[in-house]
Amino acid sequence: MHPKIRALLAKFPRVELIPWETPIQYLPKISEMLGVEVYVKRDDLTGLGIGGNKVRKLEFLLGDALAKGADTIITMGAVHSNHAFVTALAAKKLGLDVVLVLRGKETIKGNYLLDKLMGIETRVYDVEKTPDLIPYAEEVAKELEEQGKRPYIIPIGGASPVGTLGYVRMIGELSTQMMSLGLKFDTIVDAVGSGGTLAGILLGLELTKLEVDPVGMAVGIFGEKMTQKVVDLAKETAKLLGVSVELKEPRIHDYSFGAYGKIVREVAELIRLVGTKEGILLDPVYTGKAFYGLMDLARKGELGERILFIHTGGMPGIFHYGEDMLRLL
Ligand SMILES: Cc1ncc(COP(=O)(O)O)c(CNC2(C(=O)O)CC2)c1O
Repeated sequence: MHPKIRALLAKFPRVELIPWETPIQYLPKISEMLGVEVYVKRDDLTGLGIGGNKVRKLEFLLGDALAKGADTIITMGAVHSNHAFVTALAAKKLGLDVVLVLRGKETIKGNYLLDKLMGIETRVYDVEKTPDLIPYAEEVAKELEEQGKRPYIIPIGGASPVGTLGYVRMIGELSTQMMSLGLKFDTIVDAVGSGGTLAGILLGLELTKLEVDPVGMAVGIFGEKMTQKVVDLAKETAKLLGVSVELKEPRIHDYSFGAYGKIVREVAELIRLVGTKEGILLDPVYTGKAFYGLMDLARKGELGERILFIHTGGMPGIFHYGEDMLRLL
């Protein structure tokens, strides 16, 4: 762990949910296809339940909740939300109650099947976008307070300054891995949903002075709005850490294929390609689209000679949208 990152994070309560460093894996066949070196940081293997990037954020978010004496966790997402399920599982593991405030069709598949299997309380609302769930989550919190409970609301995707500390810490872990492996990356690529992961990467790179270009592949909202959201979140997190930083704007490219959650043939084909070539499973909502963007831009020479992909998890999405993908292949 980078000493400066360790020192900066020491004062924040953190629950250890990830008992190891996630490995960095070289992809020989994909690298050969692209003519550049492609590595993957296996944050799909963060180890709690379905793993993924959210577990890093939850170490600090649930640490904060416990420090504040909370007894019930509330969070939001689509019914297929990786964030919602892994938050609920972590909360249960810590002996906390949890209520998931979700949107979409209650199809018992993927993460929603896991929510039900684990007996997690879910409230599903018919709203258009996940942020439309915020007033409902606040209502649930109020209802719980009236019952004498102490609720703690985790924002969508854990995208708050406290949650973002999780990916500042990841860069601290990565920097020492790069040193011991003698590896220097030109770019670091991740899937952008709520923007919290990229914000943590951006701030972590600045704090460690690692000369690596952060590149986000947006799977939903993109453009100026998302870039500004990521930079603002990184700045708020820097303020939380009590550091002043100069942040360069991250490059964020649109690989939503037109809409968040839209299942497309190109990504289904890419999931099959990476799965059969490298034995690594990507998902159709996040990592499959992000990796498609990585291959697309690498072919155009826009990502440098050595690229690190952050595999942020999302496996249940394969089972939620499996039939849709098969129909396209
Ligand atoms: C597998 C996977 N990969 C990347 C991301 C994007 O991370 P950020 O939200 O930090 O940008 C998610 C998010 N998912 C959200 C969810 O509700 O699951 C927060 C949107 C993800 O699940």
